[in-house]
Amino acid sequence: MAEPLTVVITGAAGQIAYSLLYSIAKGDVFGKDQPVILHLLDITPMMGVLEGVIMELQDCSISLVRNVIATADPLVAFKNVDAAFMVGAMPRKDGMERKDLLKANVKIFFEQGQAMDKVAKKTVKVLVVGNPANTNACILSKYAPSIPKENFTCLTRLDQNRAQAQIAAKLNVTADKVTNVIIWGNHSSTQFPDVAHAKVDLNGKVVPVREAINDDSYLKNDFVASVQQRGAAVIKARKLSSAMSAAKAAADHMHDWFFGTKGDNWVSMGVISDGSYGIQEGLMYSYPVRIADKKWTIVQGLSIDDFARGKLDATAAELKEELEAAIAECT
Ligand SMILES: NC(=O)C1=CN([C@@H]2O[C@H](COP(=O)(O)OP(=O)(O)OC[C@H]3O[C@@H](n4cnc5c(N)ncnc54)[C@H](O)[C@@H]3O)[C@@H](O)[C@H]2O)C=CC1
Ligand SMILES: O=C([O-])CC(=O)C(=O)O
Repeated sequence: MAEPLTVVITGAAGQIAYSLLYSIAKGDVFGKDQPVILHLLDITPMMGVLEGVIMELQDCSISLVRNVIATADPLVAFKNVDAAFMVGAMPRKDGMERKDLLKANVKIFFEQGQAMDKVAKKTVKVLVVGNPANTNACILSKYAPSIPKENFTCLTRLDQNRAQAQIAAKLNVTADKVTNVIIWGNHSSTQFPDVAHAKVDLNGKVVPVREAINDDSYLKNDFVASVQQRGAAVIKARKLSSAMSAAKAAADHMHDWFFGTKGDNWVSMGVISDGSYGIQEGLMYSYPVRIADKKWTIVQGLSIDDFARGKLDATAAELKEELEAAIAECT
């Protein structure tokens, strides 16, 4: 059996971690033969709750989990980690936008970046989930300069999964039949869920989603709005933000980073912009990526029409503003 991977989950006593830990523990993320050592970080007042979560993990009786370290000290949590799920942050409430969390949450990533810089492996693969996820990931990377920028990503896979599921429901197929939906930009209500290059397998025949749906007005309006607003709709209904689906998406993201994408397929991830598609360099922007040998590359050469161009630029403009506000909080 392989050497254990050391994996940190921050916000480990919270609701996303409650689902995510089980997924990691049973091998959904790093493989069914891959043992893991779990580092669980939360704040001091949550250590009692975290103890209960660890009891439950133990009671799952899963042999892949070789050790669990619970701590409120980031220097202990990030020590020698191979992978980091950065979940620990305040969730939004009904009526808030995710960027309203910036003031409360960005300092967490400012401080944890510095700790990560000191003690994490330089090869660590980092996924930021805590909102506003793109901007928090940018700040984390900025304050962990000894770790390559390519190692920092943020979660937009939940938006991708939502978009895929909505298209699948409309076409009366299962979600796995829909591929290459793209989420561009910010994990916020300005994100652009784009099916211009998406495909669907209808009874063994692969056709463009646009052709199968045959309703551009729906794809440009109701579909886009409903993916953009799905997080808010869950909060309205559940009085808590998405957790099970967020954990599933975080698991999907890290799984694909470790195991790669298949064939022509791509997935969406928030990654550091290199200027692709005219987006300002240095923003943490969600792009379609292909992954091989544990490295992502932005899919190039996709056609962008005027409608899409406006959407790509609007979400970039929001990210630029968020980043400026976040940097001001960190000085
Ligand atoms: N990117 C995405 O797709 C999604 C992001 N989220 C975001 O994920 C975050 C976590 O959500 P939930 O688990 O539902 O929240 P939660 O409130 O249930 O759990 C958050 C946990 O983080 C802990 N925490 C707070 N400050 C910390 C710090 N400095 N270090 C370590 N832990 C700390 C809290 O004590 C709590 O246990 C929120 O910001 C939420 O908005 C949620 C869903 C989807
Ligand atoms: O909506 C929220 O605040 C939580 C989240 O990011 C999502 O569900 O996409």
